[in-house]
Amino acid sequence: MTHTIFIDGAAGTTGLEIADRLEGRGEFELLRLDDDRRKDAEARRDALNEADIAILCLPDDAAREAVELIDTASRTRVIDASSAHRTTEGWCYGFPELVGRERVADALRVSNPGCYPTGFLALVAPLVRAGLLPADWPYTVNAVSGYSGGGKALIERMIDKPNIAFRTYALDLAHKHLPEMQVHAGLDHPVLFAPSVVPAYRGMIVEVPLHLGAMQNDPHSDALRDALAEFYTASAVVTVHDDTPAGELLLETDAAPSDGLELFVFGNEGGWNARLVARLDNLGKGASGAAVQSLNLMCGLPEMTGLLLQNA
Ligand SMILES: NC(=O)C1=CN([C@@H]2O[C@H](COP(=O)(O)OP(=O)(O)OC[C@H]3O[C@@H](n4cnc5c(N)ncnc54)[C@H](OP(=O)(O)O)[C@@H]3O)[C@@H](O)[C@H]2O)C=CC1
Ligand SMILES: CC(=O)N[C@@H](CCC(=O)OP(=O)(O)O)C(=O)O
Repeated sequence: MTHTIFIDGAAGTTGLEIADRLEGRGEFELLRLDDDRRKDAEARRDALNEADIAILCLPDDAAREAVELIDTASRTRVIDASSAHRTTEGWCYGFPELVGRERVADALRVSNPGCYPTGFLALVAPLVRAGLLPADWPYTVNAVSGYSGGGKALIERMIDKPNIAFRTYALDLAHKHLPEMQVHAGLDHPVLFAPSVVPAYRGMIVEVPLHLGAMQNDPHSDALRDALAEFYTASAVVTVHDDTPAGELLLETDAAPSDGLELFVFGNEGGWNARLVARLDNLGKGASGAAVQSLNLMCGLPEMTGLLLQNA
């Protein structure tokens, strides 16, 4: 069976990577719009309604508009890579490891997780669920991203200004990922989020530093690592490292695209201070890889097909 796919926003950073991952897969037929029609609402409406699955790789407003262009009677299912529907009722959060594969497989509307939330939630959500971390803790998230995370506009800016060595932002402390992180981790409060950009095209590190000794249940860092390893034991996408890299963790500017997600728990000698760290590709499990994983599930195909994983 062939599934008809329309990528709305196919000329953008995320859309192009999804198309690359679908290239040569006989299970899919891609509907394409010529460059002069790709923003034409009527052409998009036709493609959106003709597709079995529409993948939205658009700014939030355009993603909302795309959903409105789909007729209510249409059988088109949607994967939205934008942040427009990540906490919207009726939408499935497309993080199969956290919400369950069956829910994604059966969903009509899937919202792809944000890149930073993917790292944060992978680390914190299972531990809060297990009662090892408190839901009412004031969590802080420090993160650094490659500049492709900001799409075409930031890519252009970072290439035009090669003197930018580090860019911190979201200084109003109101980043659009806050609701998503809070809701899907089941937290009582929004996190304090400090994102930044470095002059690498892709890749990111998301870190949650924790004073474990100040928590009422006083969890040991080893217990957190063990719980994460157990939680992701069956996952081909998520790796929980039990070895500590020699004193440092790197993002490399020439790292190959990857749809994997690596998790680390670093603890001090007494285990009462910890740094939970996720390393991922913002365009892999942070965007395009996650969309393809959900697409596979929604089409009843093996979940890992077409993903950029060493063993896939
Ligand atoms: N980059 C990343 O790492 C991640 C991105 N995302 C999300 O994915 C979505 C896409 O991001 P990204 O690919 O980076 O962004 P880009 O800016 O690279 O691409 C967006 C594309 O959408 C097109 N577009 C804009 N408005 C319309 C419209 N009304 N109709 C049709 N096409 C339109 C743009 O056209 P034009 O080429 O003319 O500008 C562009 O090609 C965003 O919501 C982003 O937040 C999520 C996770 C990670
Ligand atoms: C470096 C950079 O600018 N990153 C983007 C997030 C990229 C991403 O995750 O996209 P969504 O917002 O759709 O989730 C930002 O901080 O807004």
